[in-house]
Amino acid sequence: MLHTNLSRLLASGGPKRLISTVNKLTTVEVNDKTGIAILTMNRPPVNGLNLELLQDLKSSIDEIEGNKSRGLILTSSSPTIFSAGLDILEMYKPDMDRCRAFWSQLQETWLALYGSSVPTAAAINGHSPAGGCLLATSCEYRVMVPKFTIGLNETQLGMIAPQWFMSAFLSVLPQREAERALNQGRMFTTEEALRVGLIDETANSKEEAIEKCAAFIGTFAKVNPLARSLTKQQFRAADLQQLKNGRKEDLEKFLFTVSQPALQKGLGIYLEGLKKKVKKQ
Ligand SMILES: CC/C=C\C/C=C\C/C=C\C/C=C/C(=O)SCCNC(=O)CCNC(=O)[C@H](O)C(C)(C)COP(=O)(O)OP(=O)(O)OC[C@H]1O[C@@H](n2cnc3c(N)ncnc32)[C@H](O)[C@@H]1OP(=O)(O)O
Repeated sequence: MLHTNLSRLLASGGPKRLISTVNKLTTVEVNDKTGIAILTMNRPPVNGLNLELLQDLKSSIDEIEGNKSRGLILTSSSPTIFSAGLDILEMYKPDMDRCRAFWSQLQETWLALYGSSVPTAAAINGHSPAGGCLLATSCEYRVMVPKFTIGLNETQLGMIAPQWFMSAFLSVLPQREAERALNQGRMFTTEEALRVGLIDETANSKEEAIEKCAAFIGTFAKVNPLARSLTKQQFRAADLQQLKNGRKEDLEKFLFTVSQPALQKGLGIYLEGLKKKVKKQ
């Protein structure tokens, strides 16, 4: 009951204090009463994860870790897109120095979100392909609004999702389901995602999704915070360590992959397809 009241208060727009608007592409709002922080991505039109959005996400996660928030809810300011995943323009005909900084920042941001000491939940209020799905599956709980899609579609772009994308996916889905979906590059509708367990709940609106995420975070109200966070970290330690140990190699593999002419050709065709779709409408 207490949890439900807390989450209602949060969703009803009860007393809210804007703790930070420092970052250009993210905002953090901490509810005074519940202590839960809402981290909103705001990079129109599709929250493409470019270097700057990844930097802002990391600094917002750090801020939430530092201000003793009771939990983190990740969402988007767009009414139809949670995140379109990695900004393909960071990988298409890239400046290699920037590309290096981009991938290193993606690693850094993922380590911070997946390894966050506070309870995390994603209010998925729009489409969530590839890197968007990575963000959602790195959280501990997912609530999604109907009529959108989520999944790791990398193979559809001729790419291979790195091992740590798979780790986050596998922390949510059974191996058989995850392997098949990754090989197919499958995008799940909200209803399909619920059926396989890729999301935990559905909600009819962003507000309801945030309310349900807050209710999840509320389930830890009576649990010792240190015991909870150390338990979470033990569960995730092997996945985190695997990337920490292999960061340099992972970066080099990525740089090698994006510098392949065949990949560049494929990305060019994919981008063209996205643009043609816009012109048709
Ligand atoms: C060890 C490692 C070794 C090797 C690994 C190597 C490589 C693997 C690396 C990384 C894995 C990749 C991860 C990714 O995240 S790749 C990105 C995948 N994302 C997608 O495929 C999504 C594509 N977008 C869409 O499907 C739709 O845009 C979407 C459903 C999200 C929204 O549809 P809507 O109709 O609302 O908008 P659009 O008109 O399609 O788009 C508006 C505008 O935005 C541009 N756009 C969309 N998505 C992206 C993107 N991901 N990056 C850049 N730009 C994007 C789109 O072209 C439109 O642009 P414009 O015409 O200029 O307005």
